[in-house]
Parts: sequence; C-alpha cells; structure tokens
Amino acid sequence: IDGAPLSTEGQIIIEEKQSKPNGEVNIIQYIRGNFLGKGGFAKCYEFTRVKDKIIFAGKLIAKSTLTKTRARQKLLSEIKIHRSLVHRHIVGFEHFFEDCENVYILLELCKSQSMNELLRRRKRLHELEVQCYTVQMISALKYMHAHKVIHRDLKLGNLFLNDKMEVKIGDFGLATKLEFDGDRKRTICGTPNYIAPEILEGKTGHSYEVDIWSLGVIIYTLLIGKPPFETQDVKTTYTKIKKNQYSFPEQIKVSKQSKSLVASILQLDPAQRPSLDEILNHEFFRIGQSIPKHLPSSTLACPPSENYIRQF
Ligand SMILES: CC[C@@H]1C(=O)N(C)c2cnc(-c3ccc[nH]3)nc2N1C1CCCC1
Repeated sequence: IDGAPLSTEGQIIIEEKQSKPNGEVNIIQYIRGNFLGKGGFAKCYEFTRVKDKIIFAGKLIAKSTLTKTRARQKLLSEIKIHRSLVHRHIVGFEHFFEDCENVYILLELCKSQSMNELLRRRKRLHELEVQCYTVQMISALKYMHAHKVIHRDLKLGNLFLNDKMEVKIGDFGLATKLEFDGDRKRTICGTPNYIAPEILEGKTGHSYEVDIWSLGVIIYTLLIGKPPFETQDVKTTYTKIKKNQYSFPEQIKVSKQSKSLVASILQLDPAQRPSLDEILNHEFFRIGQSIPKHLPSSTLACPPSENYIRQF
C-alpha cells in the first residue's frame, strides 16, 4: 500500500521520492535505525542511506505537529538558516525531504553525542580541554556572525561531539538572521537556556552579544560542572541573571585566568562584552601552552587532561 512503511527483515525503510524535471521519479531509500532520542518536536533516529551506507542523524517531525503556523515557521527558519551554513564546527546539514506523514532532516551523525553527556560523565573538564573546545566554538561563532546569523540557544545540549571529540554547534531552531548591519531582534520564542539579560529585559532588542553571553555561561559550566545561575526554578534563575548574581564555589580550584575570562564575558551590558577576537586574546588561552615534553599521538581534537604532563 503506498505510504505504508516498507520493511524487509523487520527494518523500516523510508523512501524519498524526487521528481526530476524530465518527469522521472528518483527514489532514495533510507533504513531507519536506532532511536537517538527526542529533540523538540522531533523524534531522532539513525538513518542509513541504502545506496552508500552513510549513516545520518535524522530528525523526524510529524506533519500533524506542524498545523500551528508558529511551529511551521520555526521549522522552515531552522532549515533555511542551518542549510546555508557550512563550517567544520557547525553540524553538517545533509538534506531534508517530506512524505505524506513527516518532514525529515538529515544531519551529521555525532557519535559522542553532546556536551551534556560528556559533562554528566566527567563532572567537569580541565582548563586545557575547555581552552580547546572554546577555540572551536569561537571559530564557528565567528563564521555564523559573519553570515549575520545569531544562534540564540547555545547550551551544552546543542554542542555535539564527533568521534574525534570535535565540537559541532547544532539545533538552529531559535536562530535568526539579521537583515542588515545594526538590525536588532526583539522577540524570542521557546525557553532558551543560558538566556542573556537583555533578552529578559526586552527593552533595547538583542544582537550577536547574546551568543557571547551564552559562551561565557558554557565556559563556566564546563569548568565548574553546573551553570552559574542555575536554581530550582526558572524565575529565580532569571532574577539572578538580571542581577548578575553568580560566584565560583570555594571547593573547586579554578585559575585566576579562568575567573577573569568568565567575568569579562558575563557582563550585563552587551556593549561591555568582549568580541570573539578579544576573547581569543585573553590570557586564559595562554595557560599551559608551553611545549610539553611529549603528547600522546591520540587522534582526539582535545585530549583528556590526564594526557598532559602537569605543567608545574
Ligand atoms: C538529530 C538531533 C540532534 C542533532 O541535531 N544532531 C546533530 C545529532 C547528531 N548525532 C547524534 C547522536 C549520535 C549518536 C547519538 N546521538 N544526536 C544528535 N541529536 C540528538 C538526537 C536526540 C537529541 C539530540
């Protein structure tokens, strides 16, 4: 029966029907594999393209959830923005298509999942690892901002890691593209984590600086193990953000360079925050950069801290 999921040996086959200009129909088959989890409105699975066995991370969004125009516009905006970005530290956007029931988005598979899972396992990361991941994130943010795109929802769960432990920024569901230089956005939907104070104030609009703020929150979270303004309820968290109330716990040893970097970024006034280039020039990125006697020949982009000789 047309439209019913095909299955051979119990595998679910998803078919994409591409109609070509000459009227022919091109059929591309995918095998729907392991369930990866839920992401917003999407159910996520491994998708293996039958013809070349390449495996993607697929988001499957039921069209029935897209009746409200807002959800529809959000999805179209996510696709339009994400597919326009190609960068080593941005999740690869492979393809999207639809059938009678669903919309499918095929993305780069990131086998080591996200920074959420990494931090859950490791509790907190060593400064040298945070240095390494931050340089990768800044490289992606410079590219995004140069293309007038603001992500607006940078959080650990949107920082994916491939098998070489390279960071890939994903989930452009709350991203926006500025129309012209100086353009400012006023509305934001959804409940983005690590939200910048100017978005909460909602007075003067917001721009690229909201991503810089989120980067500061991410750096603090990776070093300490939990976000700086986290409380048990959202309203208290928002109050702490607006009052810039955060501190470094005594029991966790963090260098003065780390504290100074976070403090320079987490400024209430967006104009006071450093640019991405100014962040890269901070002394934090010079810790432990003396040439070690030897480093393991691991293929990881950011080798775990125990691989480094203690830099005393
Ligand atoms: C497809 C949605 C989202 C995502 O955007 N990417 C890029 C991704 C890549 N690999 C993975 C992945 C590979 C192996 C496990 N997860 N997961 C991704 N996710 C997860 C799926 C469930 C919640 C967010």
